[in-house]
Amino acid sequence: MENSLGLEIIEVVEQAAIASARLMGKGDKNEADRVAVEAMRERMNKIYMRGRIVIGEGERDDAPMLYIGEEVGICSQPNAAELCSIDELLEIDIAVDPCEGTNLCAYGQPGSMAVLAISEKGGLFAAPDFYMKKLAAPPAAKGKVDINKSATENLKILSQCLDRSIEELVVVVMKRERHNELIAEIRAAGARVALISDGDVGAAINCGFAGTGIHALMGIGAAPEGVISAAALRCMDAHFQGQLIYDPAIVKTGLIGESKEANIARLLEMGITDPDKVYTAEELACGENVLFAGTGITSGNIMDGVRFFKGGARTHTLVISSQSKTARFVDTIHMNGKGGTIALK
Ligand SMILES: O=C(COP(=O)(O)O)[C@@H](O)[C@H](O)[C@H](O)[C@H](O)COP(=O)(O)O
Ligand SMILES: [Mn+2]
Ligand SMILES: [Mn+2]
Repeated sequence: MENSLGLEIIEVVEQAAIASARLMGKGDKNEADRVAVEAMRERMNKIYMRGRIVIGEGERDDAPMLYIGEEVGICSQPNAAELCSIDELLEIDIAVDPCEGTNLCAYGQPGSMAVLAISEKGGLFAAPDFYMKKLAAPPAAKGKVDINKSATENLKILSQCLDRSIEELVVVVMKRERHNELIAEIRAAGARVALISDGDVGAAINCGFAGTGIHALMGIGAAPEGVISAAALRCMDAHFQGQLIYDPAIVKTGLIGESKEANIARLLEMGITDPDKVYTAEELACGENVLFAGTGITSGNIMDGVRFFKGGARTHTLVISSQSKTARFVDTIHMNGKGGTIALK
């Protein structure tokens, strides 16, 4: 999968990031999102694969979004019979967030990315558009920290696993009212808190690398982003756990269905009989082969954003593979038209 699709997948996230980056700082998050979706779809539909979106922009409606269940790849084209032999192509499940951190992009803030995860059919958890309580931590703490434990207990465990004092730990938490107690607890335990307004996929991935200055992600974000984060962290043997949150009273933003009971019923309809189950990274991204790819739209901790120059653009992409056990940083110069002088600095 990595050999046949790796480079193509890189181009998918690169094109989405370039499209979105043209709208960086323009204050229009919907447009930044829309152009990323269009660019992602256009590039994805040239790939020789039988792709299916399992995490996208919601169920099919009139919007031209990458919707859940959408078939992508060369075989989804109207003239597919002339272009490919369907039975010979790989069946791939794809989770996408063409512009993760649309607010960050729209307001010129750091950390927005075009991201996706792929696996063979059935290899990614088709998470509902709910919230998810998340715990991400470095490989050294994998299976030792636990989302069922308190933040205070997890910080003690992290401190032992990373051989540093609690005061030397930094935990990323999304700045939301629902996290006020969590933030107070982390601070009281002695650790430092890095608050983010958006973009918890980037925060989770930061936990997978040493040297980012980020040692854990705690709190509640969106479930689809949880699956994409889990895919990346699974490839790195880092820690990720996620638990669906279906009670609007916990989330507090109110963007989660009518009531707790209605949400539980919706989960049941989807075949989720234990709504409180804690999922590991390996359950959320259970495929034999999993590939994560993300291109910086605006610059973040581990990736530069898109830089435009006369006649082209330069992108920075992270590709993590469970198959080859690699995390590759790909620095690409995109030459529009005839090319010309390429300035490296
Ligand atoms: O910040 C985020 C927004 O993602 P996007 O819509 O693709 O720009 C995500 O990283 C978060 O995980 C999540 O979507 C967020 O926590 C849910 O929104 P909120 O209700 O404001 O907490
Ligand atoms: Mn997102
Ligand atoms: Mn998005």
